[in-house]
Order: sequence, then structure tokens, then C-alpha cells
Amino acid sequence: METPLLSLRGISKSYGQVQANQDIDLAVAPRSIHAILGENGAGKSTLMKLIYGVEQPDAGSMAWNGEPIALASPAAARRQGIGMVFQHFSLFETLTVVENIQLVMPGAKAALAERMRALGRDFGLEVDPFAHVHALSVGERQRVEIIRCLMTDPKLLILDEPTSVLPPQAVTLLFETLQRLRDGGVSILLISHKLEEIQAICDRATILRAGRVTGHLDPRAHDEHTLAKMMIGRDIPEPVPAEPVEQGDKQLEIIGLDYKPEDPFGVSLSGITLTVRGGEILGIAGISGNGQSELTALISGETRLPTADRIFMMGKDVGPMGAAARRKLGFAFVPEERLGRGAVPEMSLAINAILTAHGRNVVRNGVIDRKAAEAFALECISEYDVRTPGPQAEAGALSGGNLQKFIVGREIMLAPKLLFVAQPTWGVDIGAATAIRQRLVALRNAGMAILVISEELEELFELSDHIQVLHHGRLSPPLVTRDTRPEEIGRYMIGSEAGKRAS
Ligand SMILES: Nc1ncnc2c1ncn2[C@@H]1O[C@H](COP(=O)(O)OP(=O)(O)OP(=O)(O)O)[C@@H](O)[C@H]1O
Repeated sequence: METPLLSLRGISKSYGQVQANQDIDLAVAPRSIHAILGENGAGKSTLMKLIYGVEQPDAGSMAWNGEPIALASPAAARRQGIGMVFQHFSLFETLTVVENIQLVMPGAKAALAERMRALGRDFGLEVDPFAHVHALSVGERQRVEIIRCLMTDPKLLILDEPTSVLPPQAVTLLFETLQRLRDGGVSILLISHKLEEIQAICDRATILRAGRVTGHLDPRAHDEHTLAKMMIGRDIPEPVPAEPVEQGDKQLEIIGLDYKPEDPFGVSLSGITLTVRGGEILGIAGISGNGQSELTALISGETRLPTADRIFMMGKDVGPMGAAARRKLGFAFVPEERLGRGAVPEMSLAINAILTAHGRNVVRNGVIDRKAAEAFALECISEYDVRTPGPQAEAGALSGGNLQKFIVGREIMLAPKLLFVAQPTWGVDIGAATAIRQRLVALRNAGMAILVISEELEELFELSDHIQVLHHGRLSPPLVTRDTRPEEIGRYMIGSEAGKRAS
């Protein structure tokens, strides 16, 4: 057998009591696209951090082209020829693309721009080097991150859930790029929860469960069902069907809302009109950056409206009200950013529960009832299958998907009349994603009004009774999901449907 580019033997890493990686063996072949699969908390990110030198293993050894190596830092990994593109981009928005590159690479702007263009041509990563980053789409920003890695001439490129932030068209382009890179001699390690993507481009896959390797295989030789079962150890649950429900009260109504954000890079909203009734799920589709964050802040109460008569919740004019006042009316909210907005990373899960659950008897006469808070957190952990040592664990120590499960669970447990969830299953594994969607549909069947913003069209089709599409700060009319094809939504997403109507 050909000498692997990278091989790991017996790699282990613990965080306190948690054995994040145990006795991992892995061989990455030259010129291959190798997927790392596993449910939330299985240890995928930890393994990538060990390979990129961000963390050090407690035990085990690594070899590069058959020679032993130890990677003390990301700089050491880069010198060896290992590059990593993180899920969260690290670009300065006010600088141009080439200025961002200059921060990490020596060289004059003109020469760097020329190299960027050459890499762009070779690998299908076209971006204008002199564009300002704030003006770029998410897909273009990701290309900049990849180019920045490629400028160091890596032999191994690590990508952590690269497609979760991309609209469908950009995913296809990214895959073409990855295949060209492989054909050009680069190996790629790819974390993804999307099995169809893995089957489309990966040559090999390694499956992790609870920190251990449960299998190495060729993903194209197995169907999605088998792969999913190997990952989560059981069959994927079936979706809950939406039952015919009598139309409930209007729990959220937005009427002709215009809004110009203070942020010069923000998106202005115009003529936003929508209604969510009890017993209904309304989905908002669209590519991020089309006004989603502005609309989300206005609905959650993070941004207050100076004018009245635009946003109503449970029949009350809430536009000028803050977030806490809206919650008192029976509104609950799961934000897109889990750390910082959804949870405070340095605090325990029990304390994080109190942040929004103070109405649930966990605070008495202004004093925190620690026992009640712990019991609430514990119930959330067991109901939503949050993998963590317990309510005293710090939120920041949970894997991304497990924290998402906790936050969604916490908000649902508040039994709101109106629930607003942004990206309900971002970074959540397929087993947990199905479980979250099942809950949402069951709550709808029980009469709750639910608003979902998601970039995943399939998810919206599974969940929503109606879909509206946000594009350039305008919302399409509501489309009845069962009478609508995904291509129609796709046309609204890129603005061609609205243009057709106007002309
Ligand atoms: N800094 C840390 N401190 C304590 N525990 C940690 C830390 N980082 C990770 N862990 C724990 O290690 C385990 C593996 O986490 P990791 O982030 O590697 O999982 P993952 O497979 O990438 O999950 P996800 O798909 O949710 O991103 C989890 O139980 C997590 O809680």
C-alpha cells in the first residue's frame, strides 16, 4: 500500500472527565478526499485540532509521509504543509481581500493579487482581490479563506463543516474546487453531517462514535441509511406528519415594516409583511445576508422599532418593546449564534437555563433557586439527548451540536405561544436534527405558532406550512409548501421571480 500522507496511531485526548478521542488510528492517503463522520460530540473537531496543532494529544503518535512528527502549534502544522479552514471565518470586513491576505503573507499587493488570480483560475476560486470583504457573499468569503490556505502550498487541507454556511449553488462550486485540488495532489479532510455530499465527493470515510473509530470505509459503497446507522448506532427516526389543525390566533403579525439599519453594511428591509398563527409553521427561506439578521433582531426585540403599529405578538404592539417584555407575552427565541447570544460560554448549563427560563420558577423573589435551575437543566439534557457530564458543565465545553440541542430544548420547555427559531439544526447531526424537527411539528400540531428561518430548503419543506423568501430585504408572498416546488423558491432566492413580477 502507498505510504499515507498522514497517519495517526493510538491518538487519545481527554478534557477532564471527557474522553474526546480514544485510541484513534487514521490513515489519510495522498490525493484523497477523506470524510470524518460522527454524531455531535463524537470527537471530530477535537481530532482536527490535534492534527492542526491547536491541541496536543495525551497519547499516540503521528507520521507525515511515514516520518514521525509532533505538531506543537498551527504554525508548525502549516510549515509541514497542513492548512485548515475553520467554520467561522476570520477576515477583516473593512479591508480588501488582498489586504487580508497581506496580514498573513509577506509580499506586495500586486504580486499577491496576481498569485490569488492564478490560484483562482487553477482551482475555480474566482474572487476580486481588490473587493472589500464586507461586500462579498458567504461563498466568496469562504473562497478567500481557502485561497489564503492554498497560498502556503499545503499538502493536506482540513475543512470543518464547510458546506453548512453555503447556499446550494456555492456547494457545487466548492466541490468542483476540492476535486481539482485533489487531482492537483492535495489531500482533503472534510467534516460534514450531510451524507449525500460525502457520497458525492469523498473517496474514504472514517466514522467516529463517542471518541472512538467505529469504521473506515468507502462511502460510495454504502447507502445513506447504512452510513447513518453506523454514525448514530440506530435507524434515523421517521418525520412526524403535520396534522390538519384548526387555524389558531395570529400570534405574530408584521405589517408593512420598513427599516433602515444604523450599520452601514446592514441590509434595509422594505414592506415586510407576514403572519404566523397558532398551529402553523412559517418558514423563511433565503441566502444569508439578505436581511435575515436585521429581521431576526427586530422580531426578537434586540432592535426596537421607533414606530408603532408594525409588529404584533399575541395581539399586542411589540415593535417598541425590548426582548424581555416580548418574552413575558409568551415569546421564545433560538438565535443563530449559539455562543454569546444563545448561551454564555463561561457559565454552567444550569445558569444558562436561567437566562431565559426565569419565568419557570427557577427564580424566587429575585433569588436564583439553584436546585430548580439544575432540575430544569437536567430535564432539558435528558429530553433533548444533550451529551454532557451534567448541568454544571460549562456551555463552552459542549460540542457545537450538543449546545444547539440544549438551547432549542430550553426554549421549547418554556412552552411559549410563539417560538422563533433561527437555523434550528445548524451543525446538528442527522439523528438529532430529525428529533428537533419532530418536536417542532409536534408543537405545531399542539397549536403553537412557529417561525423558522433556515438556509436549508429541505428542512423548510419538511417543516413549514407556508414559505416566504427573503431577498434584498424584501419578502415574497407566502407560498403554500405542498403546492410549491423547490425550484420556485430557488428563483425567489436569487431574485428572478420578483423581477419577473415587477416587469
Ligand atoms: N475545551 C473543551 N473542554 C471540555 N470538553 C471539551 C472541550 N472541547 C471538546 N470537549 C468535549 O469533547 C467531546 C468531543 O467534542 P468535539 O467538539 O470534538 O465533537 P464533534 O464531533 O466535533 O461534535 P459536533 O458535531 O457537535 O461539532 C465533547 O463531549 C465535548 O463536550
